[in-house]
Amino acid sequence: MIDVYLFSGFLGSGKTSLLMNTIQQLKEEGKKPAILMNEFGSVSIDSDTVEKSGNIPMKELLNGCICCTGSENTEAQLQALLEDYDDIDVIIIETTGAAHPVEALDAIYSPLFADRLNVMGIVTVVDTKRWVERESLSPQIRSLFMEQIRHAHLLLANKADLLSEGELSTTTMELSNLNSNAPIIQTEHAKIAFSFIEKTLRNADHSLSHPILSGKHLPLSSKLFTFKEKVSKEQFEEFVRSLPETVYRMKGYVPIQGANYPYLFQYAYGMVNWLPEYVNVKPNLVIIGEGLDQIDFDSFQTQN
Ligand SMILES: Nc1nc2c(ncn2[C@@H]2O[C@H](COP(=O)(O)OP(=O)(O)OP(=O)(O)O)[C@@H](O)[C@H]2O)c(=O)[nH]1
Repeated sequence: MIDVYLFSGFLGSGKTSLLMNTIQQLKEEGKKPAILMNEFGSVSIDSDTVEKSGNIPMKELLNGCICCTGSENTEAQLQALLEDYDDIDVIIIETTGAAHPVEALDAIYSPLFADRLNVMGIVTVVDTKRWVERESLSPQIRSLFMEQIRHAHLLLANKADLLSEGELSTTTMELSNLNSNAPIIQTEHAKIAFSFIEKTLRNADHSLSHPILSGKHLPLSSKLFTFKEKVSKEQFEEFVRSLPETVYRMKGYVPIQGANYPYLFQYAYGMVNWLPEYVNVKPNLVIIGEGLDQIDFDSFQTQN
């Protein structure tokens, strides 16, 4: 049997960080992990990151989330993984931050491979900073955020470095009020021993007793922006700061003036992160949020 883990969590909470840490640990143990990735939007940025980490079997579901693209699509991808690679030990599914974890889990419970897959459960990565300020989220988005916490078998209280000790202990208490079954581990950059995840999920109670709130009709949307020319880093950051709070997540490659290659740009909840690239990548930026149609990204482009 192949163990299947579902990594859930809000946009930008740290799922990809968890995935990268996990892959590394599994490889060190001599295991053969495979990844099923799921991105909101039509361009995959996370999978580029994973590809750089080595030769890992991977399938992607683009344009939607596991729950919305339908279980047939997930089934097909899982089946393709199993057919293409016959030596996989562990499958990790990273859901989009906009997926309802239980619907995503349902999609992988398929009679087609029930005899080959052992669904271990859900690890939810919680952006604790966002949790502290959750009142600023729209009610629908906030309820998705809570659902992801409620249904986890293990909770990572991530971004612990961004909270004070007091905020962190209040957050831990609030999370345990919302989901008293899941152990809560405070993490930075989702660093956790995979052996702990494995042990916790093996002992977890898998009866999902909470009512399911659908994640299908959220007002979230995604937009792909392609840079036509290089931009000034400062001006771009200024533009980013001027965006409404309903822009939750941005990631992609930004061509910066004076740099040979685009920078990997990450934005989550007001925080910006730049990493230099050493190869030429398409200058695509994926933006996820609400009311994106009202933002004129092209106006920024012509300012420069
Ligand atoms: N300060 C801080 N930043 C973090 C931590 N964990 C992740 N980040 C940053 O948060 C951003 C998003 O992290 P990812 O791991 O890509 O999050 P994700 O959940 O995969 O994001 P989506 O794919 O949009 O759902 C990146 O810039 C990370 O470097 C943490 O513990 N502390």
